[in-house]
Amino acid sequence: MPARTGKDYIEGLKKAKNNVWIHGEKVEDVTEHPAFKNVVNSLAGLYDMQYEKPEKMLYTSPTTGDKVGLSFIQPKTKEDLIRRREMIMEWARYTGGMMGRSPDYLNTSIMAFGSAESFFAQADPMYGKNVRNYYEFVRENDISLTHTLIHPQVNRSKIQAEQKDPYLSARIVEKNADGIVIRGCRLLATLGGITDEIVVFPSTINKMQSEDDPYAIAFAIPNNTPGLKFLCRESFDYGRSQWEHPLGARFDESDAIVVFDDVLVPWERVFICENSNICNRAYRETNAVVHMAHQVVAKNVAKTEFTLGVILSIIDAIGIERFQHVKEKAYEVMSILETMRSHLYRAEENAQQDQYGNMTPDFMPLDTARNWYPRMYPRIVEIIRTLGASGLMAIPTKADFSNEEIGELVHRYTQGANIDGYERVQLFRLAWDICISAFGNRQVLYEYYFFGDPVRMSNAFYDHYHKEPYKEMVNEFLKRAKSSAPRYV
Ligand SMILES: Cc1cc2nc3c(=O)[nH]c(=O)nc-3n(C[C@H](O)[C@H](O)[C@H](O)COP(=O)(O)OP(=O)(O)OC[C@H]3O[C@@H](n4cnc5c(N)ncnc54)[C@H](O)[C@@H]3O)c2cc1C
Repeated sequence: MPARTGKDYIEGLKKAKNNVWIHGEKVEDVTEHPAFKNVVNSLAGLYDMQYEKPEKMLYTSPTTGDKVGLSFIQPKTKEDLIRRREMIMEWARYTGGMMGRSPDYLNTSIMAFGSAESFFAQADPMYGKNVRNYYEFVRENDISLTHTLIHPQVNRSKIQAEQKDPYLSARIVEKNADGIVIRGCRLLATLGGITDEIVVFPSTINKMQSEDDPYAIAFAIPNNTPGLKFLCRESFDYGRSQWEHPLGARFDESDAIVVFDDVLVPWERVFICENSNICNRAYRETNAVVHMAHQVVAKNVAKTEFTLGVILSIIDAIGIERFQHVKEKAYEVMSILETMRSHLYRAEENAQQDQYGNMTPDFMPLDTARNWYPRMYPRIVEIIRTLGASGLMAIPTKADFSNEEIGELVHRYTQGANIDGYERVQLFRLAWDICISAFGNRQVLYEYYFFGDPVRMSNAFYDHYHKEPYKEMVNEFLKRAKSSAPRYV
């Protein structure tokens, strides 16, 4: 089946009737529900774009000859990586980088897992075949995915096997002829109820011990599998117009707690079974983390372009360009953008073929960028807040502008240096949705934690860093000193 359109995606969700809960109620149809319909339409817009720009968004499937989404490509050359990045940036620019889990994010990881059949086959050849078949199934049917990596936040000082209730975190309760039965919970499925399937994998960062083997699992199942429930957080789409809530009314992806109420996962969908050793190595040794990081850094370049545009528009709108600290703050964001671009291009330039035959970006610049940006995004948001100042609160609604008595006043007193009141308020409402609203604050939390806890990630970065050359350099330098050690040394 060729790549999907937005209509195909929406029809798929209507038919699937995923078990989704929000605000204490079960959702009958996510495509019509006020908490989800706008983001569903945004995702549909991404799928439609595949046919608006097919030369940029699609490639020919190696197995069926159909045109399929380019984020599924197994890159064989550096040109393939660049084409994939350009496709990723098309989607990211459409959302201003505000949809962190657009389908390309997980598509790149499933591609890497699917290519690494031999890695999963270490435990049993069946798992290798399963993951390979799953990649092809997802690619050929343009399946939208959510994922859950982490255990519920109960007592982080204890491993899962030591928690007061062994069934808090999702684990195997039974293995039978048909598959494995899963009971418990996982966090935190962004796009949970509004995608076709869920991929359950271990965390990229939190390593497991053998006592946690019952929790050491990886599999994928349809989101309407019996016993699977998505418990969504309150919506940050308050049903206002896109003029008033430019981001919240379009891109609130929704995050869900996922409950597995004795869910049967058929054997053909199991990728890792009770094997913490394989879980701990999965992301790094399949290079899934590298391909995901390539998507993430490209998305964050688009996000920084967008937020820089907002900053520059604010500067023009209220005539603050002549102030030194204003230029300095805009420069900060410009340098973040240029640094992120450099990481991205270096990763592509130094790409090499991996053992699975995929052209794989250089991980070091991507790892640097994915560790650094979570610390930079809050700064970008702070700069928007600092430059926007009271303008972020002087944001009348559309109804105020339309009111006979006060409309004229609002229009007059919200005007900017070279922009009328209506346009200025629209711009500042966008800035507000980045730096003040619930949507905007979720983005800050999301960017901080999206790949894992930055503290543990930075420690992993330190541990993997090739440190010896630098210590050796200093050692050599010290040795060059023309003085001999005192006799007592
Ligand atoms: C908006 C948003 C969307 C998300 N979407 C997804 C998604 O789609 N799929 C998904 O799988 N996950 C998702 N996540 C979850 C994300 O992967 C986690 O937030 C991240 O891995 C950190 O884990 P945690 O939130 O459980 O924090 P915790 O591990 O509970 O950490 C809480 C605090 O305790 C400290 N801490 C805890 N344990 C340790 C330790 N062992 N060593 C040092 N410090 C420790 C941390 O530094 C942190 O400050 C999302 C998170 C957010 C905020």
